[in-house]
Amino acid sequence: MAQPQLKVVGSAETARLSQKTLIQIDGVTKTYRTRDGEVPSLRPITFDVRDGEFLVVVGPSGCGKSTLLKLVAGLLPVSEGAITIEGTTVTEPHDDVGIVFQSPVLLAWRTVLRNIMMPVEVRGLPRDKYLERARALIRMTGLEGFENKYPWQLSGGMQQRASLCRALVHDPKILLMDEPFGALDAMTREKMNVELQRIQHETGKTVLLITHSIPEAVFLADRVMVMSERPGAIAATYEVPLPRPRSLDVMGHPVFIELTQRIRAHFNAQGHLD
Ligand SMILES: Nc1ncnc2c1ncn2[C@@H]1O[C@H](COP(=O)(O)OP(=O)(O)OP(=O)(O)O)[C@@H](O)[C@H]1O
Repeated sequence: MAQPQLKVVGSAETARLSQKTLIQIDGVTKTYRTRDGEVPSLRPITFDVRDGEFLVVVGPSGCGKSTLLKLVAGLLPVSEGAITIEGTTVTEPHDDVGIVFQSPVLLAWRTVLRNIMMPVEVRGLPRDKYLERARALIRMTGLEGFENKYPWQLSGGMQQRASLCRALVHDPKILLMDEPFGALDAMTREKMNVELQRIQHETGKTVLLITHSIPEAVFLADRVMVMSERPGAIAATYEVPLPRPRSLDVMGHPVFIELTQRIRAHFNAQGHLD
């Protein structure tokens, strides 16, 4: 499909992005080997993520989005090709990566603060220094006053904010998010999108996020990468030339509407997104 002929409505945000490549995905494939045979999951995929960029991946169910994220996180080995972060090949979980999954996976017997501090404990980092950082993140995500509560005393949105704090506490450059708001109700999800945009702006993190929601993708992204059905490949990549900060009103903007329609057209051609 041709790139959209979209008018650039603001260039300030484009200027914010460093041209430096942070993550390089070069000819990466993934085939799972199971007892029932091989499951090709990703066809050769090549793309870069720039330092400070917010890149969102959408694609039909089972096309390999989570697989791609796990490969970048170093949680799975690639079958072919290479992934590098700042020029270093990813072969194991990388310290400069924080991950947020769809389910908050907080430990029920630990308080919010102690859940957030887990990456610090696991890495043996200086507790006092990072405690200050954890408290700053708690303030930034609006969890102040809930530090000593247990996860089950929090709403779903608050639990996901706590897992965002946990992913950021060791100050990684890269934040990987796999359907982080998929389990939340529509209104909480929209609120979390606005908050995530603000937090990314304040922290300058490079974000690679997966979603099934096309409006969420366009709202959050500097670029949206559309994947095709399994074994997944890149069907198209769209720049989102909407200025930031974006409010939810941006969803009525002609550029927003045109982009969501163009992305949706890929799925109408392929079948369903969800
Ligand atoms: N551990 C595994 N062993 C074998 N096959 C797997 C494994 N994990 C994933 N797959 C297969 O690889 C393909 C891609 O899975 P993946 O979870 O990456 O897709 P996805 O795009 O994230 O899907 P969804 O949007 O439904 O979460 C699927 O066909 C899945 O069945």
